[in-house]
Amino acid sequence: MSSSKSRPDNVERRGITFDDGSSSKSRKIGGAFSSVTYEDVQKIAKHILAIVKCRPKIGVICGSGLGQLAELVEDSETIPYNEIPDFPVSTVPGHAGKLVFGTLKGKSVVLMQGRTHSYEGYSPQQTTLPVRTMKLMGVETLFVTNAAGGINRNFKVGDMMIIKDHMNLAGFSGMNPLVGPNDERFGPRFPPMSRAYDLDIRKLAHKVVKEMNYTDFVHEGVYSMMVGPNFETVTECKFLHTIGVDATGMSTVPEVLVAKHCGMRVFGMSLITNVVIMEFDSEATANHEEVLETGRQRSKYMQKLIATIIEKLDS
Ligand SMILES: O=P(O)(O)O[C@@H]1C[C@H](O)[C@@H](CO)O1
Ligand SMILES: Nc1nc2[nH]cnc2c(=O)[nH]1
Repeated sequence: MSSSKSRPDNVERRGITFDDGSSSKSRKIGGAFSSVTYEDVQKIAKHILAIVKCRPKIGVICGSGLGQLAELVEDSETIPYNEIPDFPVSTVPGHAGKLVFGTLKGKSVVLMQGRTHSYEGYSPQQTTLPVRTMKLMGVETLFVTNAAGGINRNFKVGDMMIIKDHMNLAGFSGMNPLVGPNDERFGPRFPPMSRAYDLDIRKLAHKVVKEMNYTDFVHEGVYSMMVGPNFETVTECKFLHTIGVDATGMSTVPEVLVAKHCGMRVFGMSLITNVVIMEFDSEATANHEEVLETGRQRSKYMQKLIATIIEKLDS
């Protein structure tokens, strides 16, 4: 796989033949369409499986400040992202950048302690490479978590949201990990997304929320992704509110697109780390420190909830 240093500038996108005679199967298409081949992912998955004993069926992506879920994993085996050839490495505080394998409530899992984001300079294909790697390692169900700003006026800082759907605003500008040549070994050219977030797991989550007496602070709603890294303007927040978005962030959507494309079941949750500003003259501003601080204070509730859902999951 080519790194950004070796990424070819001089490529012909449509012909998919590069100046050294190689094809798109073995080389990347540059810029925003930088692709990752099936063989690239296969190599990474094999490399990891040669290191760890665990054979995970469930994957969990831990968002900003949510990586402490790893503390609940028993018999853990850890690999830092920077020790995996060609794996994208997290550069943001609150994202430890480690794969943690082991047993969570009796289930074989792999946790991503932190993710990468498009705003770090990675292509959508790179930020979602870990999801495809999980798929080729045998993962069938993906849990995605994130820190998000509350757009819904009923949400308070520290609340949580079960994601029932998403709005791919980044996709409106063409930023979609499924753009580029489609490899049917991953999934179909035109995958449906109307049932992206698994209904059975959402029903189970609501049952668990009731049992744990979390109903006062766990909601269900729609997540949207902006590329970032800036937080939204007042007008952008008003727009998101108008179109029916409940929480906004800078991740998750590309991972869900790729997971659904390759046939995984998906469950998503947001921790509302801040409420967005919708008054033009407000003195308040969003900041990453508040996001991390809310994570520190509230992530244990999210961890407990996710661990219990995983425990009660049918497989
Ligand atoms: O990885 P997630 O989506 O949890 O991180 C959110 C979005 C930005 O990376 C960061 C902003 O504070 O938190
Ligand atoms: N885009 C966005 N991402 C976030 N991540 C945590 N809070 C926010 C927010 O308010 N906006």
